[in-house]
Amino acid sequence: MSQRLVAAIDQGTTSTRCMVFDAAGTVLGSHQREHRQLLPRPGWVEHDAVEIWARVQEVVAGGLRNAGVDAADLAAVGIANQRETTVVWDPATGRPVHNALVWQDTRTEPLCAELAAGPGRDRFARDTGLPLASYFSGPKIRWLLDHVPGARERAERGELLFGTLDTWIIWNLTGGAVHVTDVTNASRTLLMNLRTLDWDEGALSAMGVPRAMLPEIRSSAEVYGRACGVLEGVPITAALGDQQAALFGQACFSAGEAKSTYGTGAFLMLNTGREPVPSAHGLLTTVGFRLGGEPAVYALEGSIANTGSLTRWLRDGLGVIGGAAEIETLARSVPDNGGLYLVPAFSGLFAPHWSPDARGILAGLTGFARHGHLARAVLEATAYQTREVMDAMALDSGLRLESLRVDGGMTANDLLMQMLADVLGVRIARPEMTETTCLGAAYAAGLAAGVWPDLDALRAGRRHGAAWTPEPGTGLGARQYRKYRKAVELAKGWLDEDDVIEGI
Ligand SMILES: Nc1ncnc2c1ncn2[C@@H]1O[C@H](COP(=O)(O)OP(=O)(O)O)[C@@H](O)[C@H]1O
Ligand SMILES: O=P(O)(O)OC[C@H](O)CO
Repeated sequence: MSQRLVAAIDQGTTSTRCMVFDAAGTVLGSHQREHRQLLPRPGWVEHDAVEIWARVQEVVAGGLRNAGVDAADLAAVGIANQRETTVVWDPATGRPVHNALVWQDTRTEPLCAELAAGPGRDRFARDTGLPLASYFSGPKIRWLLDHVPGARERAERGELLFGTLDTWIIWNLTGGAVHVTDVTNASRTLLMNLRTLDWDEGALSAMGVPRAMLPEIRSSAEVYGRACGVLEGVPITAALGDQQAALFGQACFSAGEAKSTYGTGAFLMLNTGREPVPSAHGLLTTVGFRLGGEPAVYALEGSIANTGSLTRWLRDGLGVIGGAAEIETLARSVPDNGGLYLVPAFSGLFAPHWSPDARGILAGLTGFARHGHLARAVLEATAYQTREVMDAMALDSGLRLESLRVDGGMTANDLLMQMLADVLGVRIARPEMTETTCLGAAYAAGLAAGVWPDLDALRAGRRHGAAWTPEPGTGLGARQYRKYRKAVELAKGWLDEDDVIEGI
């Protein structure tokens, strides 16, 4: 076997997968494993980083086995990862000092509110492109330093390291030799300056995070080091936050190209080119990718916290469905939502509202409501939330999208695809290969390793799958969107101050 194969590891919120690609972008083999969601209190979400590292090794071994190849056949490996989720560990033992705090975790809301009331409040939006919200890594690091005994002193002495999942995986893959992050992951910490692409001293001191524990920020596609163990000798040549990896995998290389990924949450991202575009309408300014020494490419993002997680909630929380695919059958068992509107503010509302004090609401309940209506309300909530961020994007960028490229686990749902077309009023395009997160990590890794010569070669390899266009008269029009927006207003401000302190 020639060394033209590339492996990608996608470490997501609910599962980790590995895929092996050939130079035509065809998947030769893959493997996937879920990990535990630890929910110690309402609003708190944790992962065991040691368990995740074990899953990474298992899926890599399984992916290679299913592809019928060895590590020696790989030209490179690339990593895509759930962003913001925060690990702090002791490099002497390789053990985390606490479970990882997951991006959905809301425990740092009081801290964010305190910082937002302080003198440095505007610096974060101006310098990092992000609102002060519990979503991002900075407040999570601060929480760990404040709550794990002795952690702050040890971090200041450089005896503890911080990383998002890219950093944790690269550190482990290299046997503890390499402590780096990529610029897309660093852009989600509230600690990186968007223009210098380095840690921002002002943000660090306002957040109370010592620089000694932070990884070096590198580009998204370059050689970080060589792996040992399960990927013995393979160069690690890409790391991207999973949403940026999907942007790359959808070949949104030029300004004006956009994608929306539907997994646990949904993330609409628009490539805005070589200048960061500040948002006045509740979006994030973030780094899309940076290839080696080339200038960074920026993006505007609308992050939605809960979409696919609602399907999971119907399955695991309520027992309404037995498997994710059943939500479509259940939703199709009724002609419409029966007047039900679900605002899934399980972690407050992210873009474009950034309302930490909102909580979920099921509005319009009558005795007529059945499980089928709930299934529809869940799917429609994904479409309405996308509409909110798409409208904000048009205001911020002056650009009206005519077509949206979609991907992620939830796009297997054809009914949802039609709902998106109807609610957004645009063409929805699903590629043949919907695992674009893995594909993007593989593209970036393969570019750095010379498997593909340039972006044009990647663009030419894109394979179209299916498309949906708006169908008038489906009952998903202006009136339904207005009702959803009305329900959003009811969900806001639900938490009282003492609830926030209790972390509910
Ligand atoms: N047919 C479906 N309809 C609706 N939701 C689905 C469907 N299939 C999977 N999902 C949801 O999509 C998510 C899985 O997508 P994935 O892209 O693997 O997510 P992540 O990367 O966030 O772990 C799960 O939350 C699951 O509940
Ligand atoms: O792992 P996913 O696909 O749920 O994506 C999570 C995002 O990166 C959070 O910002």
